[in-house]
This record gives sequence, structure tokens and C-alpha cells, in this order.
Amino acid sequence: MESSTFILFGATGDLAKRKIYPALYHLFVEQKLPPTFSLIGLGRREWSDELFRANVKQSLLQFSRREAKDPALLNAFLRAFRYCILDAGHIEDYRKLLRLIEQREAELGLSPNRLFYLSVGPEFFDTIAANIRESGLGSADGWKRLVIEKPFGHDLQSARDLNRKLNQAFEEHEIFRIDHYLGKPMVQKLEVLHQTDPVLRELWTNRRIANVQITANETVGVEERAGYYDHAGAVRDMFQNHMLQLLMMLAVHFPNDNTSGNARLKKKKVMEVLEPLQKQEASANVIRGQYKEGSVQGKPVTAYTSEPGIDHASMNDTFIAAKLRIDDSFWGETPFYIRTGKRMREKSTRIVIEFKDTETPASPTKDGSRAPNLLVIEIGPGEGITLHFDKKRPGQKEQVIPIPVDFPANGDDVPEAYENLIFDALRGDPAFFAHWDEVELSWKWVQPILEAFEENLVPLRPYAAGTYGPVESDKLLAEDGFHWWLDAEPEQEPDIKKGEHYAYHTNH
Ligand SMILES: NC(=O)C1=CN([C@@H]2O[C@H](COP(=O)(O)OP(=O)(O)OC[C@H]3O[C@@H](n4cnc5c(N)ncnc54)[C@H](OP(=O)(O)O)[C@@H]3O)[C@@H](O)[C@H]2O)C=CC1
Ligand SMILES: O=C1O[C@H](COP(=O)(O)O)[C@@H](O)[C@H](O)[C@H]1O
Repeated sequence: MESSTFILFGATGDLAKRKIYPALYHLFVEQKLPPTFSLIGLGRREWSDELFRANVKQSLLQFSRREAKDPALLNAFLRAFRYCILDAGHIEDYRKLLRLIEQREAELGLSPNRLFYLSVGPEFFDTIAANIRESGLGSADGWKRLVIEKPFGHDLQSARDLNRKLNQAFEEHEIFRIDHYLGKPMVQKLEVLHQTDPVLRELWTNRRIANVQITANETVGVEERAGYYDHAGAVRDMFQNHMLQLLMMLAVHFPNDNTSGNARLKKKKVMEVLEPLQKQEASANVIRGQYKEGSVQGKPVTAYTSEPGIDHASMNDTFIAAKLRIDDSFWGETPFYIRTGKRMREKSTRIVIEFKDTETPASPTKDGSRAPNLLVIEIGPGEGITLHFDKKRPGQKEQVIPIPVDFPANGDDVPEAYENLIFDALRGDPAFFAHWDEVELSWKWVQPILEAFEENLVPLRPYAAGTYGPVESDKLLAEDGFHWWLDAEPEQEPDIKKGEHYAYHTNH
């Protein structure tokens, strides 16, 4: 990997502390950072280099999945860190930054390769990109890259406007749009999943697949993000980006070669044939929900509209479920159901592929007497792929037996999404970043839903916290003779796997 400078806007913020420093440290320990590496952290806070390093060290002790106790290793890592005070809107601060970068490049003998990571609120994205260009920070002889956090726009028009502005400073191949779901190890396997195993290859035909269910349940509520979330809702926060990326990754079904350009092209093709939904059709295909008070994992929790910072009359969606169709020769007959919500019964992100029962084509039941075969892809927390067969054991009634197909090679030591993504950005591999074409097509698909929500054409359905969302979400599948798989029965304890949820402690 070529030597480079990592320029981190928002170095004093929450994301940097929780995700970026631990990810960089793991890469350092695994010798996956360039041999000569310089990091310059930026923020308005008047921190010295020492205070900055102390904060980074603290974040590693708190959030690193690896022991960060070896002082020699830690010091070697922190030696690369410098801090520079910068206000995003002050052009003179960028000139000062340029001098510091050049000084470090000279000291360390670094090539002028520069990665600009924008871990700041979206309101700064265009200003920072413009100031990078204006100040000459991006005009050195080496490469330049822009890593940009979500949210990428608020709707189709704002996303287009933002992209146009970014393109004045960076070309598309230089822009790395983070969707952290694309960094999850199991998600990275999706596009080649059916090729890795002969049984799966055999099963992977449209004659056999009855439907696909993509779920991202969260137990957390709005947390401290009222200002952002109450204007985003589940549709913008999760559906437009993470959920549609999961759909794309699963639906690209013929990648014999998986060079990055190709995989992204195939994802674009999926979005191009995703049947558009008209605003008037939204209420028949989309369920919009909001959590009321209830109990999550034994703890009473308040209703969304009683959360701090949320308008008591808010009509914001904390849950969305939708039925989608991909209009191509492979998936044309197969409905995709997607749902995601906050304050659900358990934390689980998974894809379930339900297979047709060609011998007894009657609708499968949920009472254990007869169940269709399922392919279950657990994305988090905890990863794994299992085939669930309906099997009769001697002397026992029929029961479903999950058979493992694949588990992560590293057991519990699964790399964090951010680790994978930062590594890829540093080596310039865009495969698991969202290309503008995908982002634009996703916003285009979602735009009628945004408008239907805005105009109240889709009723807002209440659901008790600690459930699986509004009952209407079950009806969406029941209309087609299906139901959501693997939801715990009311009297059953959900299978809560270990692993921390993605916690946010920020006011954006
Ligand atoms: N936190 C998370 O887990 C996640 C966050 N994100 C996204 O990451 C980005 C950052 O989020 P997060 O870290 O939570 O936000 P925080 O509010 O915690 O941090 C914001 C950062 O921006 C800096 N900043 C604010 N105003 C300015 C300014 N005028 N000029 C220069 N720097 C400024 C702050 O530094 P200072 O105060 O020193 O100026 C701080 O470092 C957002 O786009 C968010 O949507 C995405 C996924 C997860
Ligand atoms: O991007 C986001 O993702 C998290 C969920 O991420 P996960 O990795 O824990 O599944 C979500 O809580 C947050 O609201 C959203 O902005």
C-alpha cells in the first residue's frame, strides 16, 4: 500500500472516537496501514497534539475490540497523529493545514497521497470539498480521495445537488461514499454466496425461491439523535441506503468475475429494474409505523413522541416495511419484503430466503407441523449461514433442523465494518462503497414514498415497543400467503446473540 496522509475532519467527534480510531488501530496492529503513515485530526476545539493523542488513546481503551494495553505498540501508533484547529468555513485554516501536511510529508518522506475523511455533519460536505479545492490541498502530485459519511442528501434533488458540488472538487472515482452495511463481512459475501457452495448453487434458481425477506430490527430508540432522526425517519436513515444495498448485494446473481467495476455495474442494473412504485401505490406496498410505549428486553420504554427532543405531534416513521419486485427474468416472480424498525423485540439483521415446496405446494404454516426450507443469512449481531430443513427424526414429530453452511473464518474476531472500509479506501478499492449511480437510483426509487409520507397517503401505524412492528406489516406478507420467518413467538424469549448494537451518542 502506498504511503499517505489521512486527514480527518471531525476528529473530536463521536464517530471518530467510536469507530474510526479503533478501526485504524486494528489495521495498524495487523500491519495493514501503509508503512509510513500520517494522520492529521481536525476540529474547532483548541486541542494540542498531546490532548488529541490522549483522546485517541482513551477511545481505544473504551472501544477497541483488541487489547490496547501494550504501551510500545500504542505509542508507535499514536506517533503518527497530529492535530490542527480548523473551522470548515474558514479558508485560511485550510492553508494552515496545507503547510502542516507538507511539513509532515517532508519529515516522513511521504508521497503526497491524501485521503480526506469527512466525519462531520452533512451540512459541511460541500463547503469542505470546495475549500479543499480552493486551498490547493487536493492539487498535489499524488492521489486524492474523499471519504464521505452518510447521510448523502435528504431526497433525490438534494442528493443530486450535493453530488454536483462534490464533483467540482473530486471525480467520481475519487469519492468513497460510506455505507457501513457494505463493510460488514457477511454482506461482502452476498454477491457470490450461491457460488461458494454446491448445494446453494443448486437451490439458487427462480423455480425454487418463493420469496426473500430482509430484516433489520433494532432494539434502540431514537437515542440522542432527535434533531437528525425526526427529519429522516426509518425510510431515509435505513431503507434508502442500508436496506436497498442489502437487496442489491443479494440480487446480483451472476458474478463470475467480481472485479469492483463489475459488481457495482450489476448493482446498478438491479436498481434499474426494481419496479418503480408510484406515490398512489405506496399505501398498498409500504407500511409506515411509529413506536408507542412498551417494553424492550424487560425494560419499560417510552413512546417515540415522548422521547427528548421529539415533537409530541411527530408523524415520523420509526418503522418501514415494503414489498418490492425486481423486473428481470430471474427475480420477476419473486417478491422481496424489507422491514426495518427501532424499538423492536430484538436486535437482528438477517436475510431469509424461503424456498418453494414443490411437492406440497400448499401455503406453509408456522405451527411447526410443516415448514418450508429456508436459507438464513445472519448479518449481525453474530454471523452465519444456515439451511433450515423440515426434518422428521425417528420417534419425534417433524421439526426444523438448522444446518450450518458457512461461518466466519475468524470466529469472534470478526473485523468491524469500518476496518474493512477504511482499509479499502486507503488502498483505493471502491467495490464496497456506494457509487453515485446506486445512490441516485435508490433516492429515485424512494422519492414517491417520501412524498406519500409527506402527504399522509400512507397511514402511520402505531406499534408497541418490543414487538415486531405494526400488525399491518404481517398482513403485507399474508396477502401473498407468506409470513415473516424467525420472529420469536410472543411467549418465547428471542434469541439474543452477543454483540453490541450500533450505539449513537450524538446530537446531530
Ligand atoms: N456517530 C455515529 O455513530 C455515526 C455518525 N455518522 C455520520 O458521521 C458524521 C459525524 O457524526 P458524529 O461524529 O456523530 O458527530 P459529532 O457531532 O459527534 O461530531 C461532529 C464533528 O464535527 C466537527 N465540527 C462541527 N462543526 C464544525 C465546523 N464548523 N468546522 C469544523 N469541524 C466542525 C466537530 O468538531 P468541533 O466541535 O471540535 O468543531 C466534531 O468533531 C455525520 O455525518 C453523521 O451523520 C454516520 C454513522 C454513524
Ligand atoms: O446507519 C445507521 O445504522 C444503525 C444500525 O446499524 P447496525 O450496524 O447496528 O445494524 C442505526 O442504528 C442508525 O440509526 C443508522 O443511522
